[in-house]
Amino acid sequence: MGARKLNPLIVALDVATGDQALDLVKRINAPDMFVKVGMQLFYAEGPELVQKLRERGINVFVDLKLHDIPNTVKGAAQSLAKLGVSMLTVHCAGGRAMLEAVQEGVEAGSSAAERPLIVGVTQLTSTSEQILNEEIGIPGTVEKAVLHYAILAQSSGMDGVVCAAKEVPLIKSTCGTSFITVTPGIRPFGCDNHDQARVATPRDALRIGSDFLVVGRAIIQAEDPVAAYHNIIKEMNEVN
Ligand SMILES: O=c1ccn([C@@H]2O[C@H](COP(=O)(O)O)[C@@H](O)[C@H]2O)c(=O)[nH]1
Repeated sequence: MGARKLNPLIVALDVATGDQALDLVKRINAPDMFVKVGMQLFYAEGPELVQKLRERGINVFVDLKLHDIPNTVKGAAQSLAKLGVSMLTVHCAGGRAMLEAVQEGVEAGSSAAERPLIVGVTQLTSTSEQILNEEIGIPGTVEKAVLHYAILAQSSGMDGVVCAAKEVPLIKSTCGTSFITVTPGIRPFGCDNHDQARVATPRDALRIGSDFLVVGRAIIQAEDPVAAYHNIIKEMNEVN
């Protein structure tokens, strides 16, 4: 991607309709807002909603976690890149050929200046060590599995990975500080963890080097989403 500076706080618009999403964005009304459109909203509203957000000057991360044969993800990535999104996700579990195909698709769908960042999902932040070992069938620690995928993602041309905040230091020390880390599972102090297994506060995530913090329910389901957004920004600004 070009030199576009992106807000390190990404708001996950996990709502059912485009109207709800646009209303939230209008209420928060931050100058450099960066939002994530995930499966719920994209499958309901499609590319038109991404276009509407872009027309309002909002940077969009489309989080569809691509995972299919290389030819299919190449086409999907090309379609998403054409929408002018700033970031998109692919599952590292698909392997090198699939990751490289995403890169080819993105390059075919966007100019070098507008190229979206491609980030590989390592292990979902809802995955605990027990789930990893007993259900997914990967032995060892979550950190080891995450690092394995981070190294694969980097050597396959990805710009960074999605991981939990506590894995950021290990990834940065192995892959270098410019390798981007996008961290969901962010919970301001006192918030419910919901289905997330590997969580961190905004302060801790930023302190240990996370580049982008993804926050959904702690903002969008808050009694006052505008105040919740600004409280997190304030907490982040207090970190050096
Ligand atoms: O490992 C992952 C990858 C993506 N996500 C997404 O981030 C948000 C988190 O929402 P919260 O409400 O703040 O828990 C959500 O859209 C997920 O799809 C993730 O949580 N973990």
